[in-house]
Amino acid sequence: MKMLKYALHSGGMPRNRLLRQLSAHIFRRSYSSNIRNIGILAHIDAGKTTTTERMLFYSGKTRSLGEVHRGNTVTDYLTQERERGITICSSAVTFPWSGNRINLLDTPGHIDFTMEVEQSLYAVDGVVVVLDGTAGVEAQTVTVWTQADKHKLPRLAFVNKMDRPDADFDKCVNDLRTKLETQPVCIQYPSKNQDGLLTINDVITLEQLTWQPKDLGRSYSKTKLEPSDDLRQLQEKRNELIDQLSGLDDELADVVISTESFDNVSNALIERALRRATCQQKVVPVLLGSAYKNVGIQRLMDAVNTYLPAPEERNQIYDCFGNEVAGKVFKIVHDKQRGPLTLVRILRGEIKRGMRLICSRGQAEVVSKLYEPLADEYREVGAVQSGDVVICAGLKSTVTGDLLTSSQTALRNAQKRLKQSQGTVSTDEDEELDTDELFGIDRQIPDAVYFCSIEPPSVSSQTAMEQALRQLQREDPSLRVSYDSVTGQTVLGGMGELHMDIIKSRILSEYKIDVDLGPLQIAYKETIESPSLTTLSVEKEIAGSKQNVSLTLEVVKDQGELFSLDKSPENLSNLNTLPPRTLQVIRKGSVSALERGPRVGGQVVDTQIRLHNAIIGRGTADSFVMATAAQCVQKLLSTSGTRLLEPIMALQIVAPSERISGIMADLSRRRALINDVLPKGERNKMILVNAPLAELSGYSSALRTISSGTASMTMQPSGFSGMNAVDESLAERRVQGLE
Ligand SMILES: Nc1nc2c(ncn2[C@@H]2O[C@H](COP(=O)(O)OP(=O)(O)OP(=O)(O)O)[C@@H](O)[C@H]2O)c(=O)[nH]1
Repeated sequence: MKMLKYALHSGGMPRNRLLRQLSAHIFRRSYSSNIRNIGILAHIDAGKTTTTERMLFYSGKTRSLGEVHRGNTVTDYLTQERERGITICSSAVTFPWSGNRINLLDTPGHIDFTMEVEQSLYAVDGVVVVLDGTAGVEAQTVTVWTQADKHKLPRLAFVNKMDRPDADFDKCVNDLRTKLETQPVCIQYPSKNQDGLLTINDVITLEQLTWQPKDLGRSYSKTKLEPSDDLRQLQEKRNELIDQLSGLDDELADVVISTESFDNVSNALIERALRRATCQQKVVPVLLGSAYKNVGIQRLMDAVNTYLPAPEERNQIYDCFGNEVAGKVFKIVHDKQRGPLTLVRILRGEIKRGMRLICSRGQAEVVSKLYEPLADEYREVGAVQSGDVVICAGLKSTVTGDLLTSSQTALRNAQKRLKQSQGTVSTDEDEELDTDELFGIDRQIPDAVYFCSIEPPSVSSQTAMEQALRQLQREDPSLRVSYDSVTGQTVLGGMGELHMDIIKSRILSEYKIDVDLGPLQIAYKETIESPSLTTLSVEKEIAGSKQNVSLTLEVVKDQGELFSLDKSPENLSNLNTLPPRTLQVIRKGSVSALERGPRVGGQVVDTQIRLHNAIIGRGTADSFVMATAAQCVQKLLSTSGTRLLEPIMALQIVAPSERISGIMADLSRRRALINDVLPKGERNKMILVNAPLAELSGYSSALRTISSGTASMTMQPSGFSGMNAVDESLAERRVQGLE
């Protein structure tokens, strides 16, 4: 530090470079209490990316303002995102603000990418929810809000697009109260200056804040309001705010009671009380502005510092790791020069370059390099401490959602300590299950609900395509890749049309392979109706050697193991003679046949294969045994027949009470099962309903029409369910392309 100071006067190094080094030096030494890890969440197009772009600009991290419509934003850095103007991957950016370091994750707003949002929420301590001031709380706002609830994350709400004449701040605040059942606390109100431009009235300081359009909103002025109606109204709002908070905060309540007035409450005291109430998720401070017109962003960043928690105030569960490393992998990205990069939130300990880490599934990995996150720019660092977010290079088998630890022993010890601290005694097996859940390592990857075939442009690019798909799968565990041995095609499974389309475009832009996708189809599953047993004997001569297999297999309804042995007395002696390796081969062959059911090629589920008897001739090749086992199961399935299971979506629809009957009538035409209709706030009702995915194509626009835009909806996969014979044959015709 001393040396840098001296050099500033020495004239030896360009002054700008020196200043940059100096600030980087101070910046790097930030402590956990000076860090804010936040997620930015919203419905599609509410303005997350534009808001993030402004934050980077005002913090000095970027020198020019990126715009979504010009395709030059920092966080939407993938070519795909730039072309389509939407955020696909949640990318991390880090910037300094008023002595703190903010690590911000920009997340995708589209429903197909819910899984990505879910993963990034493990990495943050607080959330900024951006609302479109002209639309209020929208469908995906409800979804992300529910996800943030699940992770118990403190929140700020930012009402964006307040420059637009149709923006309605009060409606947005009301939506927060009624649609999200939260307690909003408005710390700002919109107003206009004499030129008709958006300004902000600050409820706590009673100032009017005015941004200067000339310097791209870099500076803003604060003016104390003159005695006027505006001031009186603002003072009333300040009193209401104190009143609201004093019901939640003892320190504030004591001051109000002892002085018998709201006037003696200092701004600092209000801020402290609001911070506590926000961190305990009792209230949500509401701010406003216009990211596009550069109004209000600095105050939003101030609010992140003031009201959202530092890392050390959260995740106490990880204290059981002591000084050992615990890090949550929340994203993997592929960089052409650096290969796969793993984004990790360090929960405990310190990650250093060259360090050996163990991922949740037991593999050891070495961190070859560490980078500070700034979307697609990388700045190398040597070590990063608990509370921060870092990009690791060199991790080869880690996947999104893994927990990285210093060693297996460290993880086991932490699990034991956690158990002890919770005062529970249990068997080892239980112990692992429970703590896995607490550490968030029991990832629930949603089943694919759509699938389509994927073909490389030529046979020679098949391997490259498979490699690209493997990499994309590590980044996005909700992408399923399988091989269909009947059609010889590679099959992609995923969450929706956009999901598949993005994969195709990424393979083209990042791996330069122009793949073809087949038509998108619903991912039906199949299941058997009743048990059935058969014996298949096959004899063949291959290259002069006699191959001879006879297998007796049974399929039974079972949701547990895929394969079992029939240990009844008449079969036991035969099964005991089979070497473990042969059993493995039979298991592999027969289980592989469950991948593709006879009816529509869907995965066969809730079905167990039971081996009764096996006679294998001397010299018979493993591959022959495997093929016979698969053939035997196929024969069983096609003779006994299967029933179809279709993907079901769980919907939550919130609408004004008078719209409910129209919505329900439409739902009943969609084979929906209404689970409940609950009151929601004073005027609204919430319908909880399960409906087949096949009936929901274009549903969000249909709902908009039926409710004249007053309803909001969330939708997520909710398992599979049986169908009646008529719907089954309709589904079969659809799969065959006849409907
Ligand atoms: N009038 C107005 N337009 C805005 C404002 N903020 C963003 N927009 C515009 O709204 C559109 C969507 O903005 P984005 O920042 O891409 O929204 P997003 O939430 O990141 O969208 P996704 O990444 O697709 O989820 C763009 O055309 C922006 O220019 C604002 O404050 N006022």
